[in-house]
Amino acid sequence: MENILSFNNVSLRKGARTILSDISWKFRENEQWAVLGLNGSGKTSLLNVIMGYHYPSDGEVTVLGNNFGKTNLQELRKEIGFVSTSLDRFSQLTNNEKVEEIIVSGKFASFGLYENVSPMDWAKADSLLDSFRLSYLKGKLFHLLSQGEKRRVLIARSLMSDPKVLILDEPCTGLDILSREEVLHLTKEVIGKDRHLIFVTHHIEELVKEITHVLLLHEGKVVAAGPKVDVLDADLLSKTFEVPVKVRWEEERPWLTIKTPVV
Ligand SMILES: Nc1ncnc2c1ncn2[C@@H]1O[C@H](COP(=O)(O)OP(=O)(O)OP(=O)(O)O)[C@@H](O)[C@H]1O
Repeated sequence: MENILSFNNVSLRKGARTILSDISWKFRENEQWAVLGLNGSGKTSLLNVIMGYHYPSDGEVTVLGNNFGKTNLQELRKEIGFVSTSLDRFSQLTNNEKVEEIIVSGKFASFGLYENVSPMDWAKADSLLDSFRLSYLKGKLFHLLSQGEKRRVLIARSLMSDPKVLILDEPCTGLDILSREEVLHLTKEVIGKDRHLIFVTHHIEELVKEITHVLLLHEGKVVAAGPKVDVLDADLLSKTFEVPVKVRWEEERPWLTIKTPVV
């Protein structure tokens, strides 16, 4: 397979509003991508197009070699893991479920359904907890975990179905510095040969070194898309974030500073 994803001149309109405009993007095998942009720049809408929740008004999208409109979306979605901060709300919906039950439910892409869980599924959940050093949470009620622990459990959960594409939508939002680093550490570990990441964030310092490519979005348009070192350029980021910025690198990790105070 040549492309994990491809967008060819894709636009998305809702009523009179153009939300995504003429997006062209090629995500090839062995690349790992981050998507950066301000609030309202179109990141979530882009993800919704990938997941097939929004159908493009113009252009063509292919996901894992499947052309939208000619494919079974339910089947395709099983190949895509999706972890969003909006999943945090499931911590209120979950009915006293234990961490391992939350993990195993990832196989069914729904919470609270355990009728068809096989011994192999439980073993897999155990091994996911083990390999991500989350075994200490086994037996604990999910809704009582810290935000950082919940995020790590939800990332582990998304791997139950062995997705080829894993979307992490702002996984560090609302976390303290230590929890954020723990989630980023886990992110590094889940990136693999057969797993391709789309990491959505507002913060370039969350781009771990395993992320190879970056797409910058501004007002629904691509500012730049390509190798990380080329795209994390002061001018391109200043345009994306609407404020003059500087980029500095520390141990292959980028950091952003605002050039002139805005307030
Ligand atoms: N169904 C819709 N109808 C009209 N406008 C919409 C719709 N969905 C999104 N928008 C608008 O499109 C723009 C992009 O929204 P989107 O949620 O994709 O941005 P985002 O980059 O994910 O923002 P954030 O970082 O705040 O999550 C916003 O201005 C939003 O109000």
